[in-house]
Amino acid sequence: MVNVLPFMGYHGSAGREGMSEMGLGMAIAASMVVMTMFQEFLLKHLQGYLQRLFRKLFKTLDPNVQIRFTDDDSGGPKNYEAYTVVETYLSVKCSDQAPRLKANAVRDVKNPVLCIDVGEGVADEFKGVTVKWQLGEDKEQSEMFRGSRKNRYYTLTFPKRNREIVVGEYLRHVMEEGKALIARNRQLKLYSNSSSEHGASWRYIMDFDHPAKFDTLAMEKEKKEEIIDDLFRFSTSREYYRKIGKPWKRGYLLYGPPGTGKSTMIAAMANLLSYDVYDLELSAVLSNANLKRLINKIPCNSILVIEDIDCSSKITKQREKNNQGETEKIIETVTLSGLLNCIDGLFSANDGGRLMVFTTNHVELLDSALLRRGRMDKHIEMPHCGFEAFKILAKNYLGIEDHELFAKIEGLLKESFITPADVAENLIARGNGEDSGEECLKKLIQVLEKKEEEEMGDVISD
Ligand SMILES: Nc1ncnc2c1ncn2[C@@H]1O[C@H](COP(=O)(O)OP(=O)(O)OP(=O)(O)O)[C@@H](O)[C@H]1O
Ligand SMILES: [Mg+2]
Repeated sequence: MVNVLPFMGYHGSAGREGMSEMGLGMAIAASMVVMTMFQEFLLKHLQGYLQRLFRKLFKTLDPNVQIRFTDDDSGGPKNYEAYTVVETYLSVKCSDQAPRLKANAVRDVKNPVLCIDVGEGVADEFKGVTVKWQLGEDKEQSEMFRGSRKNRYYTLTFPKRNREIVVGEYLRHVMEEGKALIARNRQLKLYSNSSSEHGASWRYIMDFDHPAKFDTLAMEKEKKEEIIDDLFRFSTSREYYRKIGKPWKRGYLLYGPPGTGKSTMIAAMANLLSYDVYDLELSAVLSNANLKRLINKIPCNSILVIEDIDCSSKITKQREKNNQGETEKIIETVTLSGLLNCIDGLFSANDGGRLMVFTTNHVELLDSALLRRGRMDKHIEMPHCGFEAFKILAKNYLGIEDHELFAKIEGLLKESFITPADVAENLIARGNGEDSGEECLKKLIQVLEKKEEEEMGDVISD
């Protein structure tokens, strides 16, 4: 204490002054910090406020509206779906506009879809309104996804005054066109129940790449056009079926001798409509319950195929036997009534069409209940090869559209029965470079003459 006081006394007045200076300094420093903080706070908030104000102002002044379609599926699969549909729709528009194009693979679509590059745009016109699409990419990406592809989005820009038509009609048009393009370009698939346990479920068999087309199908032109028309009308009749309150389905019966093109026609139908094929092996199905389950599992935009229905004795005429008083055998098997009931109560969802195609070599053996309209809307006879059908085959296989031997072949085809398969077989075996087209035709004439003789012989011996 003794030492301390003089020390304090010695520094007494100067210390007080120093302290007040220090206090002042501290106060100034503190107020400066507060001021800076306040400034920063003010600036930040003012800046934010001003930004918002400007954005608002700009928005009201901006004559355009923008809509964004992003491929970020974290917002749900629908987002991604809409993005894909837009991309597919734009692929047609951009192919002749954009300087740089990229090919994108889209799930379940056979060919890659062309699209513009990031930062580029493409214009579109609809009912006099011009809109602009631009492909953008997110700048930032979360840590978790760093390294992976950044999210992309298409921005649609259009004048505010056209809001109603663009948001309504135009976007509906984009979605419909894009979906139709995806459907047309789909990789078709073939399913069957034959390899599943008790034939009770559908199994993917393979991608359906059958080359058959209506163009190359040998049959009369008028008949072919009628079928194509019918199929197109059916596949675009969503509203009609909705209006009449009926399931969107149509049944075809193809009948004719083996080798007349029934299976080929089914493949041509699938390719025309871009429908998947569900090949039902009836003999593998062990119960009506299983049959019902199978039929109810067939998705929209598919063809249910039941080939050779006459070969299943369970189906043929069974109902007629019952009507005549015979008791139906309770066996674990599929009955005709089971099949008919299934088909009648079938396919409640109407978001796509379902075609059913039955084939038979013996239409005369089929129960009339199965044949009646509504169950089989269209009966198509696949006949022996006529002259018109032959001309299509000659063009397909030999590249010959007219020839002096055609007249002779026309006469012979009237006299003898030969299937398109047999004609094709004769043309393909020799049309592969070994023989000239004319030689092929001559050999076909020989085959036809031989057939004619045989058929004459059969008639005489009968
Ligand atoms: N109308 C046709 N047009 C073009 N090619 C045909 C036609 N008919 C038959 N063919 C040819 O013959 C082959 C056999 O035809 P397809 O299998 O379609 O006959 P099918 O009527 O289904 O016979 P099956 O009754 O035996 O099942 C086909 O691969 C095809 O090359
Ligand atoms: Mg067949």
